[in-house]
Amino acid sequence: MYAAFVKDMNEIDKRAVDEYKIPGILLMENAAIAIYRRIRKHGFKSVVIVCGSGNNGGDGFALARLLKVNGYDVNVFCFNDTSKISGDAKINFDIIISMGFEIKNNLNELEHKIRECDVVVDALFGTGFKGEVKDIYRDVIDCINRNAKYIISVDIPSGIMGDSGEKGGICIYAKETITFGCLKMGHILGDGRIASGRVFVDPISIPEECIKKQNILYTTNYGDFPLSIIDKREIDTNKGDYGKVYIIGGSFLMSGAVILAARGALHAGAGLVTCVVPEEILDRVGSSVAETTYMTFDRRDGHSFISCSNLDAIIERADVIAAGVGLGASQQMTDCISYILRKSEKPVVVDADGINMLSGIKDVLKIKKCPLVLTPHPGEMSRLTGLSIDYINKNRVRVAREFAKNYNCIVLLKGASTVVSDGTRVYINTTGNPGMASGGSGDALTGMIAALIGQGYSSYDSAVLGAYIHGRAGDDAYEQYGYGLTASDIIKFIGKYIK
Ligand SMILES: NC(=O)C1=CN([C@@H]2O[C@H](COP(=O)(O)OP(=O)(O)OC[C@H]3O[C@@H](n4cnc5c(N)ncnc54)[C@H](O)[C@@H]3O)[C@@H](O)[C@H]2O)[C@H](O)CC1
Ligand SMILES: [K+]
Repeated sequence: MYAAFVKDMNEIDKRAVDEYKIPGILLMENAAIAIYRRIRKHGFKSVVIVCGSGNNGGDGFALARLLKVNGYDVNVFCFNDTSKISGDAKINFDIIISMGFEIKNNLNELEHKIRECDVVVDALFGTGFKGEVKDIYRDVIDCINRNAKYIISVDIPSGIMGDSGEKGGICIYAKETITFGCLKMGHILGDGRIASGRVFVDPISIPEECIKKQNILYTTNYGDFPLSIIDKREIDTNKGDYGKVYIIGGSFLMSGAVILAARGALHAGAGLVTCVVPEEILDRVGSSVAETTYMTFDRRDGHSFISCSNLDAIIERADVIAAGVGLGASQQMTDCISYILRKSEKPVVVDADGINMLSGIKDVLKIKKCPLVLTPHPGEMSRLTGLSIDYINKNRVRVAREFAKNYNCIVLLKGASTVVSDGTRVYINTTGNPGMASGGSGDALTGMIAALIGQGYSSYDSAVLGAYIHGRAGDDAYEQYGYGLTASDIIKFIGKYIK
């Protein structure tokens, strides 16, 4: 499913009117009908509509008319200067005035009516909202959130920024949102992901072709589309057909990471997994994962490293190399990662300390020969880019896409809505839950992505599929273990999606 920036949606809107000759007032009418249908489906009888002065408010005015003529109890509130209402919104505003509607604007009365009604329709701010919610609007949103039994937001919860999902100080927390044309980024990023509740997309008679012409490259997982990427397995196959994954990782104090990555790879369908680890943890790792084979680091003057001959052997044998999980940062390991990126033409996945070490040798990214997936969390992305974590979290799509484009790699930027980009396309994943924010979860994901690449999926598809299945498995683990779920619990549920 597409996810659009506000600019895209406005251009689609304009194309619908200019090229497809669909009058804006008809789009507004269809928007109102879409909300009306949801109210009717719920069996609500009394409705309070809170309208703003833009077209979001216009949708609300049109809805008031539809409800009134169909016998619903409707109260309309507008706290703006109604003389400022214009365009299609004004047409619908004038109609309901002529129908005898009293447009209310008293906060105490709003609280009273909300407490009495079945549902509040939030038509205050739509995609035109910017900045902070101020003055009376703060009180209005707070009043709705505190008193409403059920809230339906028109297009986007008021107070949520359409492009980032960030709230402007305060926002409506809706049970459901009916949006028009296609999902907006604000529905699946930041606060907007929670504030939107269940999101319904209504075409409001905008033709699919009109949307496709926008060439929106941002997709999300509404529905199960990523699973459609998975190929069915042939009967007459063997482990060699499902990829040789080499995982370079682990250190004396962080041996679990490479164990979890190996298990993540195996449960994601890898044919063969080899862990390349420091000798001092070989017993620990070896006794934890029976299905893998091992190579050990070289050691000189008390330092672990991997000799060029061993690195050449790994590059020769592997179908895909994952590096960095639990590795610890050192000059020796930085040299190893640099060597692999300069020499390997096989796909590589770099995570954790591997990313931190890359931050000091970014030039190698410009001369690398291999397809590369980076899986940073915002802290690692900050070290890689020099941008602040706050800026990264507010510009997740832009930061991931620009870095991927500048360094010709795939970036999987972890977080509540993981963003995957190859510099052009963007996928935003909304599976998963806060229980997954625990040690080892990312290590398992690294192993999964490497395993999928090893099975022949492109690096981009493997990152998308890995993020999606990792989140679904995390949601399954939550159902069984609550927020006490661990990375090992997530791993238990991966395999059922690989079929
Ligand atoms: N195809 C479609 O997507 C359709 C969308 N429709 C609806 O139109 C709105 C977008 O309308 P627009 O007038 O551009 O924006 P708003 O209604 O959100 O107007 C906002 C309103 O509020 C003012 N404002 C903005 N920020 C603030 C702030 N921080 N504090 C106070 N006031 C603010 C701004 O000046 C505007 O006046 C879309 O969401 C849909 O609901 C069409 O109706 C159908 C087709
Ligand atoms: K709204």
